[in-house]
Amino acid sequence: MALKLSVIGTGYLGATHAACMASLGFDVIGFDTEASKIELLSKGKVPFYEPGLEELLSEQIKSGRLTFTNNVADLADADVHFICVGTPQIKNGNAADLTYVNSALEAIAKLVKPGGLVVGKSTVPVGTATKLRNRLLELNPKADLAWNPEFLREGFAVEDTLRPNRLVVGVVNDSAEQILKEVYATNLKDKTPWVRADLPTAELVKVAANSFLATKISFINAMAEICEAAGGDVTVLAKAIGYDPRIGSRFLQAGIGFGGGCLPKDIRAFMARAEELGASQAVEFLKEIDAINLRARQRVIELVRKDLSDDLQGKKVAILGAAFKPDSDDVRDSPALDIAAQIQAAGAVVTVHDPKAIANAQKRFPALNFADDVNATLKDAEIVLHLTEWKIYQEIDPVKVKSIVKNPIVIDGRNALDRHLWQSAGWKFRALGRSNNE
Ligand SMILES: NC(=O)c1ccc[n+]([C@@H]2O[C@H](COP(=O)([O-])OP(=O)(O)OC[C@H]3O[C@@H](n4cnc5c(N)ncnc54)[C@H](O)[C@@H]3O)[C@@H](O)[C@H]2O)c1
Ligand SMILES: O=c1ccn([C@@H]2O[C@H](COP(=O)(O)OP(=O)(O)O[C@H]3O[C@H](CO)[C@@H](O)[C@H](O)[C@H]3O)[C@@H](O)[C@H]2O)c(=O)[nH]1
Repeated sequence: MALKLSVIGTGYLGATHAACMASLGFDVIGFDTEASKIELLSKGKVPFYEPGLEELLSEQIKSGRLTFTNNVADLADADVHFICVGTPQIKNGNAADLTYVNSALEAIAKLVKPGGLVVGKSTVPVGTATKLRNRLLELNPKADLAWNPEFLREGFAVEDTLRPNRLVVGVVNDSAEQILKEVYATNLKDKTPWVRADLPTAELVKVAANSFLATKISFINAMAEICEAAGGDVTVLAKAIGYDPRIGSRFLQAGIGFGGGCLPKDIRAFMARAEELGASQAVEFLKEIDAINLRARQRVIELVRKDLSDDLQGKKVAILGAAFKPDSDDVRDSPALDIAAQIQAAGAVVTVHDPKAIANAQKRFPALNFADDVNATLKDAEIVLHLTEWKIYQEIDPVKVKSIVKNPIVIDGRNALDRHLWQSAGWKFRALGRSNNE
């Protein structure tokens, strides 16, 4: 008989995991403490935007394999419980807030069947899994706990969950690994690389991967700063170094940097944990990675001041993009929205457009103006900022929109627009890491 699975925490990670596991044939029950989320999910509606997820979710609900509940007792029937709750940055520091992971464990511990397995997927500081496992064994000696970090990217969450480029399982014994092999049998058949690790290594793999990705982005953004100072072009530089397979061309897109619910908080939590471990020097470089990343936002604001005036009071600024990346409605630590808010705080009249993230952005910054139409956003703008590289922005005809704005000046914060096209249409084209001369 196929294993029964539970998913605790049905946000970006958990809802995707639940729907994908059901599509592989498992009976899955999702649980969240937020009743409104469960209500939507039960109706086959995804409370956030993730391409392809709603279709998969409603299909799986119809199949009868996928259900949702806000009563934790309903999870008692499951053999494997995936913990997918949030681990955000604490309010007054860099560390991860483990409140949700701890309370998920407390809620589930006594419900786990003898021989049942709790599997952590949330991103946690190294040492968390061992602590949770000890606590679980204290409450329920016949249960076990493993850590199986998740590497999905928003915007590709379904594809990444169904076809991950590797599976990492942190386990203490063979039986836990065996259960996970049963869960991921389809991937193993497809020859997905399988890495068995101990608990601390599994936790570290996740933060090491995100630290490396963050470092790659900040590296190219540091090169962008040098290119600006020296009159070079970072897009050409990135292309050229990317041809070296040891470097690779992915994650070398220079611009306003990384945001989202993962990279920024994960590198900070890593620094905080390393300090607790007495190993802070080893990851001190991440402080610089964070600083380079945040500096990119300031560099855009400097470009705006250069073109408009130091005093931004009353200036009309149009912003294209609010999500932290395209194909997502996630505005957690979004560089685009941070820039919008800072420019508005400096006195400008800012109007923001985004195809999917306006509702979330409005909740976060209710004082910003939002428009759900690109032309309405651009109307009478004194400068246009392209800050999230949604495909629809690359399809804008710069000739057509030139007559809508007050000044045809565009700053491409993502190096994703066709500079030649915009310049030929008579726009002043600014970008990070490229020559900003006419
Ligand atoms: N979003 C991603 O792309 C992604 C990818 C890989 C790993 N992660 C990691 O996964 C974790 C979850 O991230 P997310 O983006 O899905 O967050 P999220 O905020 O979208 O979802 C977390 C969910 O957990 C729920 N929750 C909180 N406490 C709970 C409890 N005690 N019991 C049940 N539900 C509870 C919340 O209501 C929320 O719905 C984080 O550790 C994150 O770093 C996220
Ligand atoms: O060359 C690049 C690539 C990305 N970004 C930015 O970096 C951020 C993160 O992008 P991405 O990694 O694609 O998005 P996430 O969905 O946050 O995924 C990351 O964080 C997840 C949560 O930990 C991990 O599971 C993924 O493997 C990891 O890629 C976004 O703001 C992007 O705009 C750049 O600025 N330049």
